[in-house]
Amino acid sequence: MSDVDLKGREPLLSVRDLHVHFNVRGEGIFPKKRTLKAVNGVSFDLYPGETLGIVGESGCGKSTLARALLNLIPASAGKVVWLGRDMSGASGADWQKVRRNVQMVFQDPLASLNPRMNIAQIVGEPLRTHRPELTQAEVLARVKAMLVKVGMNEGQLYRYPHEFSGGQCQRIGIARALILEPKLIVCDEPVSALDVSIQAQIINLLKDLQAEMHLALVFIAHDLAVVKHVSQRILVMYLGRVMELAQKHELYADPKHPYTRALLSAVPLADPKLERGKVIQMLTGDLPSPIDPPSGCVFRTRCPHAFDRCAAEVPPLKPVTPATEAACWLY
Ligand SMILES: Nc1ncnc2c1ncn2[C@@H]1O[C@H](COP(=O)(O)OP(=O)(O)OP(=O)(O)O)[C@@H](O)[C@H]1O
Repeated sequence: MSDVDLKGREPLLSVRDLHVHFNVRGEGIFPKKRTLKAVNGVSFDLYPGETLGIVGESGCGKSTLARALLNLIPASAGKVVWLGRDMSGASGADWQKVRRNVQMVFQDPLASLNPRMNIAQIVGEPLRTHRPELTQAEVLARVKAMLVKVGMNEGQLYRYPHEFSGGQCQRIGIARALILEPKLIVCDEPVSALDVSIQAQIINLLKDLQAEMHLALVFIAHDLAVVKHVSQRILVMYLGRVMELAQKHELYADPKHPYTRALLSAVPLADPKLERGKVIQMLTGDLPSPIDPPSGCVFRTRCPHAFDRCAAEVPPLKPVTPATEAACWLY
């Protein structure tokens, strides 16, 4: 889907200045309560059928953001708007309606499946919760069709999660997420726990299902190599903030934010000539503590281009080209 396709369409999801803060204990003998800003003012739109990759180092707030979109973790401030409906103050029943259209796929495929349920029960459970009018035979027929869609077979219906490999468990998790024919699935590092060869199979499966079922997809990963194949736009997070939000082709060809450039340096290029000529911009130093983040731009302590203004003021996320927004005082 190009930029042009997105213009004038109503977003499926709008996120505005979203904050998720946790109260945590500080360090020392008499630790005081401190605030950890896991998500710190995130805004973006997601359109029907679109795929958005979310990347950033471990601990930068990706999973917290994903869970806050579904109110699995309550937001501290800001707005989540689903299909034009502002969910501020929404009841549990209102969120239940949203969750019928939005499902999650989790990182650890085996741990996310109930070991005491067989595959037919696991995949059929969302139908029993959200579609009580369906008969048992109808549920079973849908479960069988969905299992075939994700590359499993009917003979596996009454087996249990521990009898399957990690890749097969993730296929079952995807079947469970898709059984209600949602508008969006949020995949939180769905391939991180899998072997590299299996990762490609699961990514291709998600791509095929996304096209076939006109799904929107949020795909969370640590690195830019994984999200490249599934995303149309990419959101780069660092210490709870959005550093860059860009169309995929522009982000890989000409990343704007120094943090994105550093992340991209770690991705091997297919062309050996390009790989040899690549300027490696390594990330120096550790990720600062999210309890005590740097003032101004949170990336400045590891940024090779930082200057005075970066310590004094937080750079807003703003358009730097028609296809890219970046939060950086270099622009
Ligand atoms: N329930 C919680 N209570 C306190 N702090 C939390 C809680 N959940 C997450 N955090 C902290 O919030 C920050 C963001 O965590 P989060 O899991 O969202 O990051 P992430 O980018 O998804 O990391 P990973 O890739 O390792 O899953 C981290 O510093 C984490 O320790």
